[in-house]
Amino acid sequence: MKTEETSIEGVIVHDLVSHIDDRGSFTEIYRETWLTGFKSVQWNIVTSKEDTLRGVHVHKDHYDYLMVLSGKMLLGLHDIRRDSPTIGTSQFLDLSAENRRTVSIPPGVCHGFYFPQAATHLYSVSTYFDPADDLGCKFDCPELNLSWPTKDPILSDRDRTADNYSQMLDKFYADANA
Ligand SMILES: Cc1cn([C@H]2C[C@H](O)[C@@H](COP(=O)(O)OP(=O)(O)O[C@H]3O[C@H](C)C(=O)[C@H](O)[C@H]3O)O2)c(=O)[nH]c1=O
Repeated sequence: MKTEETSIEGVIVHDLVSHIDDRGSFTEIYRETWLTGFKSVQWNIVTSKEDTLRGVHVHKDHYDYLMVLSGKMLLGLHDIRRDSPTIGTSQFLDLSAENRRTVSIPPGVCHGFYFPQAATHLYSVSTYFDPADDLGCKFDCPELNLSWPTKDPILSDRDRTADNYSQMLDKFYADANA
């Protein structure tokens, strides 16, 4: 299993190792020791139709740890952490069943998932589901500096009516500014 840094501090990519034999394959997908700083407390499976975009979301308190089981995902990332050396940095990562890699996303790194083809992804979180820790902004906010390959994807009502970038920042830093 190879671990590599990305352009955004704390976003870690793990290339998984699949053991192939005559029956099929065996791949370890998670070890607590792999992930510095957090452990998974809840796992989710998500299926998405082609041209779906989930996000852009950001969390104050929890990490996301994800991998694609089938299909393809374009993962868009953007750092809004004031104390990060990579604040303001954006990056796209391609995830697919073929490239067998996982990504851990720390609090304060915005993320959006675009599916150019139907996909299933598996992801875990470091704290239990809490809608109050689910901030975000419209996927096409120019401040994200993420040029998605779609202008009109399938969105949830929540994502379609999401905040703008400055509203997201205000909410993200509300406690810090209090
Ligand atoms: C996250 C979550 C959602 N739900 C229910 C709530 C909704 O009825 C439905 C879909 O949830 P949502 O629209 O929030 O799913 P996504 O748009 O894929 O977003 C989720 O996945 C990305 C990674 C995010 O960053 C968000 O934090 C997370 O909400 O599942 C649950 O029952 N438990 C959960 O833990």
